[in-house]
Parts: sequence; C-alpha cells; structure tokens
Amino acid sequence: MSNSAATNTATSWKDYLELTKPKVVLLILLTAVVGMYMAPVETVPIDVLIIATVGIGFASGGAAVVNHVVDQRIDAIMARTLKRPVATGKIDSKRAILFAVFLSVTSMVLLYVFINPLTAVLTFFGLVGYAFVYTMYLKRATPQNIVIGGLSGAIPPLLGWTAVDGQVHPHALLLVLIIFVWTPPHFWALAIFRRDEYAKAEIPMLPVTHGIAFTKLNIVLYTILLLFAAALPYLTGMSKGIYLISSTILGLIFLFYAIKLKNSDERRIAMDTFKYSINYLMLLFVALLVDRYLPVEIF
Ligand code: HEM
Ligand SMILES: CC(C)=CCC/C(C)=C/CC/C(C)=C/COP(=O)(O)OP(=O)(O)O
Repeated sequence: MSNSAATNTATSWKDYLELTKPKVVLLILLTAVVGMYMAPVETVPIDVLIIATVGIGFASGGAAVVNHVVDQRIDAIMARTLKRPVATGKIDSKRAILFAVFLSVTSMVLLYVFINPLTAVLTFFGLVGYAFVYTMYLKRATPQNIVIGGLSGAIPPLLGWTAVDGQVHPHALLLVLIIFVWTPPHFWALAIFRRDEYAKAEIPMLPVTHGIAFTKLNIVLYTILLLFAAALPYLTGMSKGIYLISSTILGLIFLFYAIKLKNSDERRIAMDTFKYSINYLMLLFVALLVDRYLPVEIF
C-alpha cells in the first residue's frame, strides 16, 4: 500500500464499486437500453439485452476507474472527491488499474464475440474518449473540456441501438445529440457550485476561466438549444405526441431552473439545477419508451 493511513482500513467490494461511478453508469445504461428498444426491430432478444448491458456497463465502469487513477492528485485536493478510494490510498493504483483492465477487456470480449464488432469498436471509442482524451488531456487543457469530452458520455444510446440493429441509424444519432447538448448545462451547474475547488485544483473549468456570469449565460443558451434538440425525435417522426409533450414540459422546467440560476446569486440554485439535470435526462429517456410502447396515440 502506498498510503500508510489506508492500511488500517480494510478494502471492501464497495470501494471497488465506488470506483466505477455506479450512479452515473446506471443512467448511462438506461440511455443504452432505451437505445436498444428504440431500434426498428420487433423485439430485443433477451441475450442481447443482458450481454450488451453488461458490456456497455463494464466499459463505462472501467473508464471511470481509470479516471480515479489519473485524477488521484486533483481528487485529493477537492472536498467533493477527497474521500475517493484511490485518492486516499485505500486502493492503490496498481489494483485499480488491474480492475479497470479486467472490466474493459471483459467488456470488449463480450461485445465483440456475442454482440457485434461495430458495437465493440464504438464502445472502445467511448472508453478511450472519457478515460484518456478527456481525463488525461482535455480536462486540464481547455474550458471546452466537457463539451468535447461529452461525446463519450453521449454515445451509449447509439451503442444500445447498434447492439440490436448493427447499424448507425440517424435516429440513434439524435439521441446522442440530445445527451451531447445536455452535458454542458449538467456539468456547468455543478461547476458553478464547486468553482473554488476547481480553481484550487487548477482545473480550467468554464466558471474558473470565464467567470460565473458567463457560465450562467452559457447554461441558459445550451438549455434553449436542448429544448430544440429534444424536439427532433418528434419532428423527424421517430416519436409521437406523448414524447413531445413530455420533452417540452421537461425542457421548460430545465429552462426555468437555468433562468432562475442566471438571475440569482444563491449557490443552492446551482445545485438544484444540477440535480434537476439528472432527473431531466432520466425522465426524457423514459418518455421515449412510454411514447413508443404505450398502446395509446394522442397525435
Ligand atoms: C463529460 C461529460 C460529463 C461530465 C463532465 C459530468 C460531470 C459530473 C460530475 C463532476 C458529477 C459529480 C457530482 C458530485 O459528485 O457531486 C456528475 C454526477 C452525475 N452525472 Fe455527470 N457528467 C458527465 C456526463 C454524464 C452522463 C453522460 C451521465 C449519464 C447519462 C451523467 C450522469 C450523472 C449522474 C447520474 C450523476 C450523479 C452521481 C451521484 O449522485 O453520485 N453524467 N457528473
Ligand atoms: C464506454 C463509455 C460509454 C464510457 C462512458 C464514460 C463515462 C463514465 C462518462 C461519464 C462522464 C463523467 C462522469 C464525467 C465526470 O467528469 P469528471 O471525471 O471530471 O468528474 P469527477 O471530478 O467527478 O471525477
């Protein structure tokens, strides 16, 4: 063990689970599963559902483990992250890397052998994009880090879709676009709340480099863009009325939070906006499913 304080505490499977960022991965998997069920097929075979979900989950979790190893120095500086298992030394880098390799290799084998090479390759791009391009380079290089890096987090619906359909369908790309546009308001709301910690760790997040007022303006603009991006499934005929009504209501609530955040100095509103962003994405993807499978058509 590299850290002597850590040797006093036994490592449990919960520490390993924490390394995979399980709550984030769960939402990623929801978007991937919705991608599977939106693909133009009669049914999703149960083996594809299970193997692809495990494969995409292991790749996302593996990428998150690499993030803990690469970011251990800055994680130890920021209050939000200083108790993370690698940052404290509870799990040393070597074991974390072995765990990441296990998850990533298992994922690739599962997807390549039992699903299809296209899904394996696209998942590999997602993994490399987050674990290496974003975490190792972009995060420390530019305030647009999360905009570009957001592509990795946005890809899961496409992965789910290609797992059942084997093709990069334009409708799947709409779902990717929605998450891509959602990521900046999701993250910048939190970054406003945690601005001082990012400054202390010298990470060039937008509120650190360009100030809080400019970041708030960007959140409002991206939220407006999201309202349009989220209408595209209806406008292209992929989804119907139940989805349009849901996406419009969810989007207007998001915009309400963004405007409230822009017009207020209360830090709490930034955290409320961040939390809402997560509920927004979850409910939007549930709405896609309900709209598709509920045997009711309003328009
Ligand atoms: C580059 C893209 C992204 C960035 C920079 C980002 C940033 C963050 C950060 C820093 C947190 C930690 C909040 C905390 O610990 O208080 C967080 C939480 C979260 N993010 Fe994201 N995120 C991104 C993409 C995504 C994606 C694609 C999803 C799912 C589809 C997602 C879902 C979540 C969830 C569910 C949480 C809450 C986790 C918890 O409560 O422990 N994020 N995000
Ligand atoms: C294969 C595939 C689809 C991979 C998906 C990758 C993935 C888990 C994306 C989530 C992105 C995320 C949680 C970023 C957190 O930013 P951060 O790492 O800067 O936040 P932190 O300060 O909390 O570590």
